[in-house]
Amino acid sequence: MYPINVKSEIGPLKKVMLHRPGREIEKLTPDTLRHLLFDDIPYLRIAQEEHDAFADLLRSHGVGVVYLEQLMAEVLEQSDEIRDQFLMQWIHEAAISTERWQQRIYEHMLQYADNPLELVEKTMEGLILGDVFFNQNESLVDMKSDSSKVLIDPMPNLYFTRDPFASIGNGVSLNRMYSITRGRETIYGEYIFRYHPDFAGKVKLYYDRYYPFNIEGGDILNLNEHVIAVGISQRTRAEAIEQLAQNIFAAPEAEINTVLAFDIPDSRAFMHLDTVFTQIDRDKFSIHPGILGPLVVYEITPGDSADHVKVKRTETSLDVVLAKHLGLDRVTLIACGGQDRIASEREQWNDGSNTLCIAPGVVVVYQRNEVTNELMREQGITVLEIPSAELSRGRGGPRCMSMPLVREEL
Ligand SMILES: NC(=[NH2+])NCCC[C@H](N)C(=O)O
Repeated sequence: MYPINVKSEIGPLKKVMLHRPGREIEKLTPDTLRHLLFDDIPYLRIAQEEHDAFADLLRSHGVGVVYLEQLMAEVLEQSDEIRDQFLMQWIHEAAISTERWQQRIYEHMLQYADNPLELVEKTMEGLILGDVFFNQNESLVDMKSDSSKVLIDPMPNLYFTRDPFASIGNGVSLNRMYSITRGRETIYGEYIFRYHPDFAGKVKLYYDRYYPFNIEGGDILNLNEHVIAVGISQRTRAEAIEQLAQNIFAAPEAEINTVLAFDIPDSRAFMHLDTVFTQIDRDKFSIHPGILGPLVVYEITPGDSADHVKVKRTETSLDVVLAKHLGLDRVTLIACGGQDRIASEREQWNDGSNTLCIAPGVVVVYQRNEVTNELMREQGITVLEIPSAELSRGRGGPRCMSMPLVREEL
């Protein structure tokens, strides 16, 4: 049994990784929102209640839920060397460059060493100067400094576990993120895949966070065991897709022989492919009507040698491409917000088409997108709603908030 097995977007979900939003959310301030990729400050207590409702709903449908923070705590329990290596990497990647401050922060963090879960949560939450300011008279710089100054940024986007890495078949794409603020989230993935006893040595990396070009999990969709779709978007560059395709085609175990690159407009509302389009049944997709019309799709297939791929540009409509690659006569696209342009823009902004499919025709969605949810029900979809007043402020829905690790094969 592989620890990762994801060969579709719709196969019954058996195991998923989440992150329960924590104190990192309370580090958001009006001045840092834009830089940290939020549009507003969620009320943490309610966000946690909503998130717990999400996890409970998944468990009650037979899905095993594991938490990123828990897996990472288990990694740190492996040895003091791993813990120290992780802490130093976390400090370096936060651009703490002087040795004196590296040492101070390291020593500060060691006080949580007996409780690895708390230590992990502290790394997610970040640090302000006052946290580590143990000798106020050490230097003029210390005495002049404002104790609320941020030393290490929080990682408030961690509850969107879909993005820092993406399951593909029995492997993962460990992503190079588009923004500096999300770049450090992938450290957790690196350590979990390298050192966690459930994963170490059992997961092939199809992309690595040290590659130069950005790609994020919200852009990667597993259409079936042979085909994946990847968005060329604000977050994902064409170069990264080509590299990912080469690595997958070169891997003897990978069954994938086609990577479809979908060119979607570069905008915040459409930041990832999964904000405009997700699969909800064998032949049904929820979609933001804003991307309908001719769509440029590049079909990437293996080339003559390992470092070469073939690329074919097609200009067609989305339903035709999907039907062709899924081997169906036709597919149904359900428009987010229906024919009402205002409803569709409003509900897309609140992730109405960002559904998490947990079995063919069964989806988890945000309750607030009433128009879209009703349209899906009319098409025979089982729609399971979760409360979403606070979680939605981070601009991600149930698909973004979950990373499937195991789906039953269809
Ligand atoms: N897969 C997704 N659609 N993720 C949404 C991520 C939202 C997050 N605030 C960001 O800007 O990165």
